[in-house]
Amino acid sequence: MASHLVSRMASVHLPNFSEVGRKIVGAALNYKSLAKDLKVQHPQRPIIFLKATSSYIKVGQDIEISKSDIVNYEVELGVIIGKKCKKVTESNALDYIGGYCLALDMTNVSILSEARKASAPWDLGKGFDTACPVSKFIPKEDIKNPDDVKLWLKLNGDIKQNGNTNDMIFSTAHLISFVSQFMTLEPGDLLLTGSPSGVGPVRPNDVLECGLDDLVTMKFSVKPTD
Ligand SMILES: CC(=O)CC(=O)C(=O)O
Ligand SMILES: [Mg+2]
Repeated sequence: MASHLVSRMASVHLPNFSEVGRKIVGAALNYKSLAKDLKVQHPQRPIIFLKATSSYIKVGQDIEISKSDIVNYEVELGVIIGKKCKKVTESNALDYIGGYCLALDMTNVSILSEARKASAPWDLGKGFDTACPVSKFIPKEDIKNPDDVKLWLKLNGDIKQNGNTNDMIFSTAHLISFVSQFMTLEPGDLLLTGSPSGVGPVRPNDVLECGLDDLVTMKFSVKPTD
């Protein structure tokens, strides 16, 4: 990866994710514990969706929801791509990581459930404004193994999610390799690796706090749009 990109990404927060990155790519139902909660079978291959980059928010901004919608929190490890990545093998895939972040894959379940029933796209359920809160950039060297990091989430102080990426169905390397067979991943793209068990709804004025190992914590408030 070009050294200027490393220093740009390491020294700043959100704005550079969207300046440099072109995509937010999400993996769905990638945790054994969540599949068990939802009583669904493990997917045969990764289920991938795109989230609009206009959905990024950083600490200090609020998650905005309509009072009439059910919107779920999902705490996730975010992988930030460091260099152009096209049709890479699983064994080489981790070389394309530029760093990490902690992310919330906020999901409008009201819209997503309708879309799933109608076999329609997930875009509005996943990509609405404020649907992708992210932490500061975490340098690649700080995470020795992305398939073994703890992540947790509290809702109004109560622990709701307490997982480890070692519970993922498809490894980080598998996800990067898989996506890269179809779409080129580019520097600054964000890959959301899925959420462990315990996802659930937020209400206006709730506070979400989450963390990744001892590397980062972040807090976001939920505000009504209506
Ligand atoms: C249906 C979902 O929201 C799945 C998802 O994003 C996940 O992380 O699992
Ligand atoms: Mg998710």
